[in-house]
Parts: sequence; structure tokens; C-alpha cells
Amino acid sequence: MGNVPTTVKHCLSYRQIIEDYPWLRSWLQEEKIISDHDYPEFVKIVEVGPRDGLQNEKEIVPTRVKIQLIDMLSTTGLSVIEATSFVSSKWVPQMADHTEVLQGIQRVPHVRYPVLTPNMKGFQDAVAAGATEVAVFGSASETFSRKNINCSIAESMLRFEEVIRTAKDRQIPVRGYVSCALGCPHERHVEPSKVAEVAKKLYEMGCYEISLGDTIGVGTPGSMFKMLQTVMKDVPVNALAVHCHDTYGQALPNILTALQMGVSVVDSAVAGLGGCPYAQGSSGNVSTEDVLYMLQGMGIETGVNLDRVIEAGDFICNALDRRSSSKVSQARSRTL
Ligand SMILES: CC(C)(COP(=O)([O-])OP(=O)([O-])OC[C@H]1O[C@@H](n2cnc3c(N)ncnc32)[C@H](O)[C@@H]1OP(=O)([O-])[O-])[C@@H](O)C(=O)NCCC(=O)NCCSC(=O)C[C@@](C)(O)CC(=O)[O-]
Repeated sequence: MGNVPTTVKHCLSYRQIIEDYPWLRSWLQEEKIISDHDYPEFVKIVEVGPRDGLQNEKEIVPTRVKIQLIDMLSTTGLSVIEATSFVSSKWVPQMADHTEVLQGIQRVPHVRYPVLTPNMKGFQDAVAAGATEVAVFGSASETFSRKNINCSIAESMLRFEEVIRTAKDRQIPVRGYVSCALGCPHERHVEPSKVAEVAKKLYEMGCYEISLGDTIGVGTPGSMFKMLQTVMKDVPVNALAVHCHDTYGQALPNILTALQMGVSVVDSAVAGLGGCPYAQGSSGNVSTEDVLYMLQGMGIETGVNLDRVIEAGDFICNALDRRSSSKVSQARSRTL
């Protein structure tokens, strides 16, 4: 019995196997290795392009361009668009116009516009600017935590606790990130148990959803499986999201692995924009267009219109004078 997950992990069509062996399915469900369904019927996409996508741009992107991008994304059917970060402009100059962006967008009913808040100052500024949802961002790597937010993991948890408590009093939902879930730019290997520990703390403190970030895009379906298997023992699968960068071209298979394990929330960025200023060499996020195309092909609903996301991607790529990283967008532009 003990080596079942290993067998499953290495098998491309493990769905077929667990369909043939109901006892195996029950055991995997009991152990929280898989959820009680194979692929989710509906996947929520969390669009992170305006924040994670743009934060690493060297040239300051005009505020009106950021606003237009968010406004275009708001018409695509996306239900969550991460708008900006209330971080220090000395650390991330690109996000210095957070207030203007948040106040300049045309909010569409039923679309949520969370913003990153690393501490109470960020939270207070965000609320003053009209934020109705925030996200705290921790790390499973001690070194990355210090380089990214200038404090240890333990200190970050104390800061987040205060943010989450205050947000709860004001009925503001808080999302939690765990960066370096599949590897760290400084420490390289990160133990799944460390990811689980940080994810569990954030969840217990009151984050409604925990996004597990492959910050430098080094994960594979194998490491994604192992990490999720461990985290799912501590955090229910319906509170988990995956956030994959595509440095090694593994983002889609990693997402597919997560879907097979019951995860139904996927972060992605229009046109595959992105990169973390404190994770040198990491490439952009998986593109929203490519995720949508894959999900459509699997018959999974998202409520998002792919063509409109491609239009938003064309807009931002023109503004940045660059080619889209989305394979789907590239293929469409060749075939149209
Ligand atoms: C966390 C801090 C602020 C600590 O920065 P610090 O320098 O340690 O802050 P401090 O508390 O010592 O204060 C120093 C000064 O900063 C000010 N300050 C303090 N807080 C804020 C704030 N919120 N906004 C604006 N200003 C702030 C504060 O008021 C003070 O101003 P002064 O008195 O010198 O004039 C800093 O390290 C920072 O801003 N870091 C953010 C870095 C960042 O945004 N990184 C990218 C995020 S992406 C990521 O993490 C991964 C993710 C989420 O995408 C998932 C994945 O891909 O895996």
C-alpha cells in the first residue's frame, strides 16, 4: 500500500487506474491525495497579469495602460483580477501608482480586484484606496522571505496575522500566497513539509484560499504531485490554488497534475507576462490564454471568453512593444 502514490505519480493515465480500482480511489481520497472527483467541472481563473505580470517590467508602464488592461480584462468573464500591490515603491517602483490604478478602473459587478498587502501599512493604504479584497504573500523559503519582504518567515506570519485579523473585522477577504513552493532561487530545494507548514498557518489564520507559487518555474508534475500530496493533508483541496511560472515550460503539465488532484483554482497572467523582481531569471506566469485553451479542450468551464483575453493580451503586448508569450495567441495570429 505504501508505494501506491509512487506508482500513481509515474503513471500518465492514473485516472483510468483509479476508475478500475474503486478501493484505490477510496484510499487516495481518505489520505486526501485526491479529491472526490477527478477533474473539477469548473475552474476559477485568478488573473494576475496587472500585478505579477507587470511588477517586473523595467520601464514604468503608464498608469492609463494598466487601467485599460484591467478594464479590458474585466469584460472577459474573469471573476478575479489582481490589480496591483501596496508594497514599498523603493522595493517595486512599478507598483508605485497602486492608488491611481485601483481608483481609475471601472469596477464591474461580480469581478473582484484583490491587491497585495505585505504588512499593516500596505493594508491600511489599500483600504484607504478602496480595496475590498487583499492578499498576503509568504514564502516556504527563509532566504526568499528575507530578500522579498525583508523579514523571516516567522516575522512575516506575525505581520500577516495582524493584517488578517484586521481584515476579518472589516469583512475584507484575504488570500494567502506561499512562494517557492517548488523551488527557491537561493536555496534551490524546498521541502513539501515546509510548504505545508506555511500554507496551514495562513489557512488557520483565516486566508480563504492559499495559492501555491512555483515562483521560479522549476517544478515538474512529479514535484507538483509530491508537494500537493503533502499540503492537502493540512489544507482542504477546495482552498488551494496553483500559481505556475513557466521558466522550464512545465506550467501546463503542472496545472494538469493539480487539476487531477482536485485543485480548481488556477492563477495565470494574460500574454504570459511576469516575473518576480526578487527571483532573478524566472520567466513569466503561465498565460491565461493557454490555460483557457487547455481547459476548454478538457470540457472544463471557466466562464471566461478566450478571444477577449487574447484581445487584452494584444493590447498589453503592443503597449510594451513585445510579442505575447502565449502559444495560443501566437498560433491564432498565424492562422487568422
Ligand atoms: C514588505 C516591505 C514593505 C518591507 O520593507 P522594509 O524596508 O523592511 O519596511 P520597514 O517596515 O522597515 O519600513 C521602511 C520604509 O518603508 C515604508 N513601508 C513599509 N511598508 C510599506 C508598504 N506596504 N508600502 C509602502 N511603504 C511601506 C515605511 O513606511 C518606511 O518608510 P520611511 O519611514 O523610510 O519613509 C518591502 O520589503 C516590500 O515592499 N516588499 C515587496 C516586494 C514585492 O512586492 N515583491 C514581489 C511580490 S511577488 C511574490 O512575492 C511572489 C508571488 C506572490 O507573485 C507568488 C509567486 O510567484 O510565487
